Amino acid sequence: MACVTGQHVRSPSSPIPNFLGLFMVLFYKSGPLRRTALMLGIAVLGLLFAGKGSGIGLALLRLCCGGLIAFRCLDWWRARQRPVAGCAKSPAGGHAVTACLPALVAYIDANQRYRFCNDSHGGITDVDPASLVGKTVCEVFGSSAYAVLAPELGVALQGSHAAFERVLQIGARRVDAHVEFVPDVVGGQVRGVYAVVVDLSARKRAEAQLGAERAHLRAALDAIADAVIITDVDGGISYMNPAAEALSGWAGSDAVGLASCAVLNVLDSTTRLPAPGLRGSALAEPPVVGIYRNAVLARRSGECVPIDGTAAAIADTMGGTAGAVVVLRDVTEACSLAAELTYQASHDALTGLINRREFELRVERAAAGGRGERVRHAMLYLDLDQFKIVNDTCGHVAGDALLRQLSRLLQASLRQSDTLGRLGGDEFGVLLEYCSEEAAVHTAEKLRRTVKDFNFVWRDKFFPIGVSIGLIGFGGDDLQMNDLLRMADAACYLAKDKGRNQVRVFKEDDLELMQRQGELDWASRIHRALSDNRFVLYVQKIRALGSNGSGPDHYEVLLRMRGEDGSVIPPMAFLPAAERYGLMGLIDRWVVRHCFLDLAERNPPGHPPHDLCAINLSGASLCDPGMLAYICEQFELCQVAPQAVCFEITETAAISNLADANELIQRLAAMGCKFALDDFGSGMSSFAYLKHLPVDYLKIDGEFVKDMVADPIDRAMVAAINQIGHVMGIQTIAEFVESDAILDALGEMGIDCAQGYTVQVPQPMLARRLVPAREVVEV
Ligand SMILES: Nc1nc2c(ncn2[C@@H]2O[C@H](COP(=O)(O)OP(=O)(O)OP(=O)(O)O)[C@@H](O)[C@H]2O)c(=O)[nH]1
Repeated sequence: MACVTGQHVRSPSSPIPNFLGLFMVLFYKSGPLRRTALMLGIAVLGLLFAGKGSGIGLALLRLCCGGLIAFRCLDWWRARQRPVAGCAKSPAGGHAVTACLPALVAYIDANQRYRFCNDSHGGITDVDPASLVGKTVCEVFGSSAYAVLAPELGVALQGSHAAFERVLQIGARRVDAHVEFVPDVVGGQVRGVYAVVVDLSARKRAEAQLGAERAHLRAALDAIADAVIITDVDGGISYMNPAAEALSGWAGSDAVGLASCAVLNVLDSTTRLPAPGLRGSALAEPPVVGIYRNAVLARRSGECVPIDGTAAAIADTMGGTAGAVVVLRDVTEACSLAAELTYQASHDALTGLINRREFELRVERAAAGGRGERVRHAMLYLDLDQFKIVNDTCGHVAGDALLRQLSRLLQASLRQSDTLGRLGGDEFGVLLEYCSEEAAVHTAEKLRRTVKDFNFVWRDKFFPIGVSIGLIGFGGDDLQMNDLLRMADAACYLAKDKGRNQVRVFKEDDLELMQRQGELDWASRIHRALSDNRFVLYVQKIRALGSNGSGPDHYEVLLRMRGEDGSVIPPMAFLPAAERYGLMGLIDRWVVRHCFLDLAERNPPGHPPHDLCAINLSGASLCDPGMLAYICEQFELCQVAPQAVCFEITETAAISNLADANELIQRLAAMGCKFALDDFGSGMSSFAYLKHLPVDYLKIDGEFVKDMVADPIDRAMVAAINQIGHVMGIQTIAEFVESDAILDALGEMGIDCAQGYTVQVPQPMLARRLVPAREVVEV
């Protein structure tokens, strides 16, 4: 650029001084081949003339030598000057150097006129570069941009280098420009200015966008609830958001520049040792990736805050590490919530004692711990006596108050190491670890007395309270928690059964306990049989005697259970347990549903039924408020005529639940169902009750029937029941008819129907259908 004076670059002048030089230059330009040929020609001529002694020959030889020397010099000089000269000589070559530059490169003379401008002119002006030379800066850039450039241009024309960034308004465009004016000083005179203008608009836009993104990021980091700390590659804090300041207690301005380990004092919440991953200068040792759980942050004040957190390395563009970002969260609330939930999951809300789940866990732990050793533990199962009375007389609030007060009393009577839990309702459990059976009996007696001596007063009422306690000692054996609870419960049940307010110790050989255990087993077997659909129905014909033989096919449905091994289990094996554990409602529903399905198959709707199916209903079902609705629903679903069904209820059940029984009988009888009073004569046998029970059949208890041929008293009983039934318009059915002699005697007596082995041995109900157990489980 030093020789730029206008549009073109000037060549320096040739050093060859004389005409011979000019002559040589002409040959020089003719090319190396011709040059060599000419020189050879001159040399040959020179030699020829010299041979003849002519002075021309010598001159020619001298010319040849001088030419060769001159050509060598020219070659050397041209080789040195070629790039500059090549560029300078051609206008296209001169522009080529700067043509592609993404900038305006120009020479401006002292009059502020353009003498040169590169072809691209960086896209900065709208003027064609070809027409630009000779124009003034103001003409090229316009007055607005010129007003910005003029002062700096003036400075440059004064001989000072001017470099600046400005926004230039060029036509309709705003150009962010970096401008440099370099004065061209020759001999102390400023001849012009070399100008470079670079359009920074795209870069500025990118910077602005980056700046905006940074601002957003900063705003997000500022607003975020988590503490964010950024460190440099050496582990020094370079940024903390406000949450980090609040969490750590450090002001960002104090912390920035400090080592991260000096500010982020993260400790293991249990050991209070530096948390793994943040120990020492870990953040300065990339790659750092860590998750912090169960940790606390020691704040600047020394106070510890439970935290969760992560740390991760920040990668730089070269694949190295630029620093680390640590995100911490204050989990104080979550920790206390978790502690609260853990407490709630293991404690009873009413009394504050541990709940059944937690109690069972502790028993399990004690049982497992002592296995194979000689240590002994004991467990007590406490059930308050007649607690219901408090609820029924004073309401549940009073009952709750009693449970709370008693819990405190019981707790106060136990050792620190003993565990008292509320197992549910009015039942409590006590685990006495490392306690012999004798000592446990002593403790149980103490608890019993404590409860007995407790006077619960609610408003003006006083309630004496008692407790029945079952006790089992364990340890060193293979008993599981479930076995222990079941055994202690069985012992407690017997304590209640034997008069309440007493302690009963579980003994393996206790017959009464074994019976209770058996019932418990049956209860779970019944549940399983119901869900596996393992109940089966048998039928036994009830034959009409005398002239009553043309009625419907009358039969009683009998229930059996099929064992897991396929054996048929008689009802007396499982019905007592079913009654005791409140399972009769479920069983009765199962029977009703299956009988109705069978009846529906055998008796097409729209025809008079040719069956009269007798179904037993338990005492529990008589007072079950949902039973009537269930039966009605099944009539509807199975499309069975109510006239095809006779419900049998035992005399004892009916009389014990007279009002409920009456209600059920009235409602179903109104639909067309028939009713039979079963086992009549075995229970209360008050004929007076019959007036209140509008039944269709009296079933004379088999105990009188089976011996009536031999026993005149039994015969008289059967006759009396038959007579009174007939007086009241009720048909009679004799059960247990096991011989033809009995059958004949019944016929003579005028009994209406007979049922027993002589008439028919019970047989499986034909064409019975199974329905999924879940359809009958709702009570
Ligand atoms: N107030 C109150 N009553 C409860 C609570 N949980 C269960 N119950 C009642 O406690 C009673 C426990 O029943 P039972 O143990 O059969 O009644 P009981 O009168 O103690 O009879 P026995 O144990 O045979 O002496 C039931 O009436 C339940 O409704 C409770 O949290 N608060």
